[in-house]
Amino acid sequence: MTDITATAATPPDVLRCAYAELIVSDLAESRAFYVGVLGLVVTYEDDEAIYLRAFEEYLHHSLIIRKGPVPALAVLAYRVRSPRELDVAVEYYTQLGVRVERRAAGATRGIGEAVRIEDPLGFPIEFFYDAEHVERFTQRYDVHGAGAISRLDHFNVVTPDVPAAVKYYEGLNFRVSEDIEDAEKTVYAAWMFRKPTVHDVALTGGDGPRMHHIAFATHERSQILHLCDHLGAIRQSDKIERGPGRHGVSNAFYLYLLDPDGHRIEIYTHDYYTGDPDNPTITWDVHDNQRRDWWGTPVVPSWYTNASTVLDLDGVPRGVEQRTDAREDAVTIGADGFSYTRIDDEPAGFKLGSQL
Ligand SMILES: O=S(=O)(O)c1ccc(O)c(O)c1
Ligand SMILES: [Fe+2]
Repeated sequence: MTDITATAATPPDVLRCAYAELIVSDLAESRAFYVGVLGLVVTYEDDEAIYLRAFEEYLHHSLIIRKGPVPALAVLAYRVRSPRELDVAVEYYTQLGVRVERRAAGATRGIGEAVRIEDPLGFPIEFFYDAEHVERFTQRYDVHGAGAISRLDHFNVVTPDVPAAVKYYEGLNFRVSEDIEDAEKTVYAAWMFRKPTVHDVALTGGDGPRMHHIAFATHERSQILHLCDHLGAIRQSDKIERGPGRHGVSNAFYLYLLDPDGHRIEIYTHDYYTGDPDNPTITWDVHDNQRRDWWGTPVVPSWYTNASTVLDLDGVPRGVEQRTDAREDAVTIGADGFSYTRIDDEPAGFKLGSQL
C-alpha cells in the first residue's frame, strides 16, 4: 500500500459521500430492484445506464447502475466544498504518488468537472463539486410509497489493514465515530465521517479492496419493514441477506439486501449526530455479542465473507490483498455463536452456542 505519510499537502475538503456507480449484468433486472422495489427515482436512463436518486436528493444522482460484463464497483464519489478543491485533490494525490485523472464536465452525466484517483487502499474514488440540480422530491408524498428512501448515507469498503485505512482517511480529515477491536488491539472495523452522522465510509477488515455495501437512509423504521413485506409479496425474500435489526455500532435500525448481482445494499435509519469537535469515539469489544446487532442476533456468515469486486480507472477488475490480521468471523467463532452477552457472567452468556 502507498505510504500515506508521504505528503504534507493539504487534503481536499470533503463534504460527504455523494454517489456510487455499480456495474450490473442485467439492466432491466436491476431496474426492477432499484426502482420497482427500492423506489429510487429515475433521473435519466438509456440502454446502457440508469441514473437514480432518493427522495431528498437534488443532485442528478446518488447511484448509477451501468450494464457491464463483470458486476463490480466502478466508482465511489465524494462531494467537495467548492470547485477549487479539485486542484487541491490533484496536488494531494499527485504527492501521494497514486494514479490521478481529471475528468471534464459531463464525462459522467449530471456531474461537472471531477478528479478520479485510485486511492492508496486500491479503490476507484471521485471528487466533484458541480452537478446538475433536479427536482427534490422531499414532499412529493404522492410518489414516495411506503418504503420511501430519503438519501444516500454511506459506503462500506473491505480492506485488509484497517489501522492503515483509518490513517489514510484521517489524512482527509475524516474522524472515527466507532470502531471494533480486541484486547490485543487488533482493529476489525472502523466508521468514519465528514458529514455529522456516524459515517460516510466504514472500513471493514478483510481481503480487499472490495466493496461491502452502499447504504441509503430512510426516516422511519416502518419504511424498512415495508421493504421486507414488499419482497415477501413478490416472493423475493431471498434478496434479504441480514436483518431487519438494530445495530450496536451506530444504533441504526438496518436491513441488508442483495441486488440481482449480489451487490449488498443497506437500508438504514436512526443513527446519531456526530458534528461537535469533541464527539467521543465508541470502541466495541469484538467479543461483545451486541456490537453488530443490539439484540444479539447473529451475523449471517455471508455478511462477513461476501463483497463486490472493484474496478481500476481503466475498468479492469482489481485483485485483492489477503487480510493478515485476525478475521472477525474467526475470533467470534462462526456467526457470533460464542460471543458474550454479559461479560461478567460465568460462563459469559453465549446466545446460540454451536448451532451455527
Ligand atoms: O453491524 S454493525 O453494527 O457493526 C454496523 C453498523 C453500521 C453500519 O452501517 C453497518 O453496515 C454495520
Ligand atoms: Fe452500513
